[in-house]
Amino acid sequence: MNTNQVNLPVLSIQDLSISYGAEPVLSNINLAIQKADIACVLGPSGSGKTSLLRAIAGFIEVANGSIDINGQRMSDSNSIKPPNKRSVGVVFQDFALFPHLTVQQNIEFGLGKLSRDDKQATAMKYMHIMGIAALAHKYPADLSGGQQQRVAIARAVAPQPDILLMDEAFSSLDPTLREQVARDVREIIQQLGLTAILVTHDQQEAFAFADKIAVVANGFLQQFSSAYNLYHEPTSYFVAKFIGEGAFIEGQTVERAKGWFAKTALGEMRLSGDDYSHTPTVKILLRPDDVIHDDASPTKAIIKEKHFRGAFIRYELSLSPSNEKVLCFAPSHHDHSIGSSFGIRAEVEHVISF
Ligand SMILES: Nc1ncnc2c1ncn2[C@@H]1O[C@H](COP(=O)(O)OP(=O)(O)OP(=O)(O)O)[C@@H](O)[C@H]1O
Repeated sequence: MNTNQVNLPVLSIQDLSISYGAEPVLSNINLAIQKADIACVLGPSGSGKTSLLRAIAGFIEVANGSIDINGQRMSDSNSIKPPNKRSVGVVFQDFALFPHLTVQQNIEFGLGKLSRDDKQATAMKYMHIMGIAALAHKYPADLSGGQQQRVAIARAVAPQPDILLMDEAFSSLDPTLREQVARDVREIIQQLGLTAILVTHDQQEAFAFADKIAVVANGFLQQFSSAYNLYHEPTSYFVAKFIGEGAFIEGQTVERAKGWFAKTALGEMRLSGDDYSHTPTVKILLRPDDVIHDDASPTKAIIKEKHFRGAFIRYELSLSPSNEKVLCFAPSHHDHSIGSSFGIRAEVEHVISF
């Protein structure tokens, strides 16, 4: 085996465009998923996440570019291999279990080529892994949403596909359970050494589930990176706004002996780039934890909204005189009323600006 084969991504998407008729949905998508990667496609409603998943699974054609699985061409603008000829397991949003088959029969269904005994043994193995062995002879209608989801995952992974694709697979679950279930399923996927891609619009779910997240919006792949990098090193204004909480304030760029700074309503901040001579103003991202409640600070901000969150209060503040909005998490014993003001200062380790 040569080095190229070792490093070959399980999924390679090149210059991919998807359209419905003349309507483009996604353009110029490039994405490589390595073996045992657990990835997410995250984006707002209508951004094309499901379309991307459907193209990978072979349910829809691609307008341009290509999709390869383990180096084999699956789709390009001239050809498409059908879903059953590509090694993918799909978990649909509504789970799509066969209502007239028991749990065990649902799982055995995809194991076409195996003998009857091997089918049974394989179904049993995955029912045990997913913790649903006791439900083997029940029908889908008699299961809770969480149990149905486990059956759907067992059915998708039992044929040992190269890639497990999950479309909003947690969204029908109770919101309080969702993150925990996402973490549990992640653990099983890791133990099985599977390569998985989850489509979701829910950031917390994406953070709990994936090592790397592909943010899609406005027809393009905006960034493909870890949750940490998307939050701390967003490469576009969209990702900075979309991931986590934050607000933007304006800064006037100015060159000092130590480099470029931005003059803002919260003082001067050191910019990370080398040259702003053609950029008179920048938008600076302030996360709520960049804005510190400090009674001694001469900079006061007016409280517009407050939300009690237990250990802390999330304040929405208005700066004077610019009226710019910033967010601040203050310990909840600092309980101030809407309309009053308190002192704040910015403590930004690494300034993100656009
Ligand atoms: N079969 C179809 N025919 C025509 N247009 C479609 C079809 N399926 C989706 N679209 C359109 O393509 C765009 C992307 O849809 P898609 O379902 O991929 O987005 P999504 O990000 O998964 O959205 P959501 O989070 O709301 O499910 C939308 O504007 C949608 O209306």
